[in-house]
Amino acid sequence: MESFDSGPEKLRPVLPLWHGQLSRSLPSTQSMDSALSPGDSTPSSCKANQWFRETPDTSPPSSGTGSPELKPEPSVEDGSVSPVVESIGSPRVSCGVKRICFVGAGFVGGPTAAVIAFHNPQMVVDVVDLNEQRIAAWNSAHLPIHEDGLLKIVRTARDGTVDTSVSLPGLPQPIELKARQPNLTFSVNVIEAIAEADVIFICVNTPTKTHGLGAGSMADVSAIESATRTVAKNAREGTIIVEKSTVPCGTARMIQNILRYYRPETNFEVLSNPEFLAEGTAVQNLMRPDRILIGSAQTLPGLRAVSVLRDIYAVWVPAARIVTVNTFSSELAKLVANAMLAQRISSINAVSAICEEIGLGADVDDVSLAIGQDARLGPKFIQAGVGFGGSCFEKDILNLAYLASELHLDVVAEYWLGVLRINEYQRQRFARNIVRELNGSLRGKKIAVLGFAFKDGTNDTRNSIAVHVIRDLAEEMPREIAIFDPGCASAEIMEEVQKIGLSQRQVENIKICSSWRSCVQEASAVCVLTPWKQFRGSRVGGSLHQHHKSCDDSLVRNFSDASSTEMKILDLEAYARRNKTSLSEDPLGRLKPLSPCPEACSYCRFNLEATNEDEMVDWVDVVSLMLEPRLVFDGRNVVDPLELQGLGFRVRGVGKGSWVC
Ligand SMILES: NC(=O)c1ccc[n+]([C@@H]2O[C@H](COP(=O)([O-])OP(=O)(O)OC[C@H]3O[C@@H](n4cnc5c(N)ncnc54)[C@H](O)[C@@H]3O)[C@@H](O)[C@H]2O)c1
Ligand SMILES: O=c1ccn([C@@H]2O[C@H](COP(=O)(O)OP(=O)(O)O[C@H]3O[C@H](CO)[C@@H](O)[C@H](O)[C@H]3O)[C@@H](O)[C@H]2O)c(=O)[nH]1
Repeated sequence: MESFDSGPEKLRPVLPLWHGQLSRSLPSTQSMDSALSPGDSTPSSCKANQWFRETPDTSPPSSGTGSPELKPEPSVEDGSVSPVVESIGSPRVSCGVKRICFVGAGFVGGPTAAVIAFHNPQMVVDVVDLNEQRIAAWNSAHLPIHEDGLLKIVRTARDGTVDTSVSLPGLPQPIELKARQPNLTFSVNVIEAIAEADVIFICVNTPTKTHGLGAGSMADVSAIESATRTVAKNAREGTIIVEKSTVPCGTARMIQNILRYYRPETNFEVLSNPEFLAEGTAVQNLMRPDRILIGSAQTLPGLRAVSVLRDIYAVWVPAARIVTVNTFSSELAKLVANAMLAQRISSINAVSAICEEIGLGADVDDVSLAIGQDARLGPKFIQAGVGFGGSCFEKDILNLAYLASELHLDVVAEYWLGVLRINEYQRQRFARNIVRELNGSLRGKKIAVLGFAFKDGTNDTRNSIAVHVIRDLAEEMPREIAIFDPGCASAEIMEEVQKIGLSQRQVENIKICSSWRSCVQEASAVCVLTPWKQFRGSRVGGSLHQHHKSCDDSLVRNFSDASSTEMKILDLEAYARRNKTSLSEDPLGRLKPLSPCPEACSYCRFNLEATNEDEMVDWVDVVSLMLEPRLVFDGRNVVDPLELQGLGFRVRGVGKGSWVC
């Protein structure tokens, strides 16, 4: 494994120090680039990488004005269109790129690399990380990230597939699918992978700084710096560097500066290509993104690099969804997207407080329903709850507010910080309500917490709201806080609990349960903190497969062996499922069997011990397990309060006014 030295001091940090130059009037990227590389209109990279010579300069300067208009399309969810329809037709073959490297095998790097490799079988995608354990998991049957559909995508690209002859009802003849060679690797060979790559995606973590200048608000870009130095020392001339991580505005320029310091004679184009996937729906978001945003220098080499990256995505993403802008706009747009999504949640949560206090029966879910019908507002991200968690929203709002305050825009910074203040207020209010309703004291009482992940569908526990609520409850010294989450391993939960800063005694009173039954047993109150469908008490929700329900069967019948792409094969799989030949994840039998785990595999052991993760909470059983008066604090408004009331619970949802009891 490689170790990274610390780079030239004078190069860092680019942020926030550059703000002095940029504040008030940001120069155009055009002028910045010419200032950085005078007369560099034909970079040396053109000589090194084939596609630079061969790609015609057809890229529009910025899709802000020049690209096809993004028209609202019928959605797959409403069943009016099949994603496959878009993919039929001659697939675009990516220009010349043979090898891609992803630096950082985390929540973004791993799934994004897997989906790119899945759709581009002619390219090799190497994913590298410093974390050996994480890499070992990516190479095993137990991926480090739990996302619906991810294992199948990874297995297809990482392990390859077998020759398959597919006979399906309604098809005139069998379809022969050729075996696919493996084209996705996971390793700690950072230097080798970087040295061989034509395109490098930097997907390392950018948390909020915890010490020094800007602690608590500024983004820590040291992992980006470190990865860039390794790239600078080892990448081939002309390699395109793609900034995938969420970063402060100006980071692409910092990357460019580091590259120029180490390789003054070499041109590397740096693109911004922020990721918008949400955890829990990562595969769905990557397979059918709302948009792919690419920011570049508005120079000829910059636009040529855009064209290369665009072609990697264009294999499965419709052209109108690939948006190109300048680098700074792209970096800023990522922060603004998250800030505005979070702002919607805080807005509805502020309304939920009014609903609870007004005492007239106003219900925040009714308000959401009513305002969501307004096409200008839309129904998404107005679900009131105990607040937003996760590794992104808070950090990115802090990042945006920090930028504003560095630019002396204090009122703007305050505006965005207000979104975080409401979020904190909401979760504190929730914890306070629990204590109040239990007569102001939790001593001697057991509190059951259902849900620990920051949202459903993921095992990510970073900055989960549950952590904050549990800390507030632990302050009251309850007899026990029992936690159950159907998606998280106990070790993952405990690791996060250890970070809250509780005393040894408080930690001892926290128990991680492997079933909801043991969690609620003898509890005085149950709090629902993650909206897992299992907590609703009835079978609802869908899976990735359902998105292919409405595909056009005639397209399948005209399937040609020769032109099969993964998108078309997905269609064929959907057809097979619909015709009930097989309901499995691999209905055509293309996947190779997984290698067996070693006997001591801790994941296999955990799965044996754990409850069936899809098991629904049976609220009828909960009645007999809990202590009276059976309080349920629903922080995600997932249970049906009237149904539970009928069973003998007292239910308090968010923004629901008084008790349902
Ligand atoms: N998690 C999300 O849903 C999400 C979505 C969109 C964007 N983002 C952004 O993407 C970036 C990555 O997020 P994440 O959630 O994947 O983080 P993560 O912590 O899960 O993964 C980052 C990985 O990078 C590795 N790493 C750090 N420095 C390295 C180096 N020098 N060389 C090789 N590997 C290195 C770490 O070991 C880690 O495995 C962040 O900027 C984040 O804000 C995250
Ligand atoms: O109406 C809503 C929607 C979400 N949430 C909560 O908000 C948090 C974040 O949810 P979500 O945005 O779905 O998940 P993330 O994985 O954090 O995704 C966000 O952050 C990513 C990282 O930058 C971006 O890529 C995504 O586009 C952006 O949605 C979770 O705690 C949710 O429970 C609500 O309380 N109410």
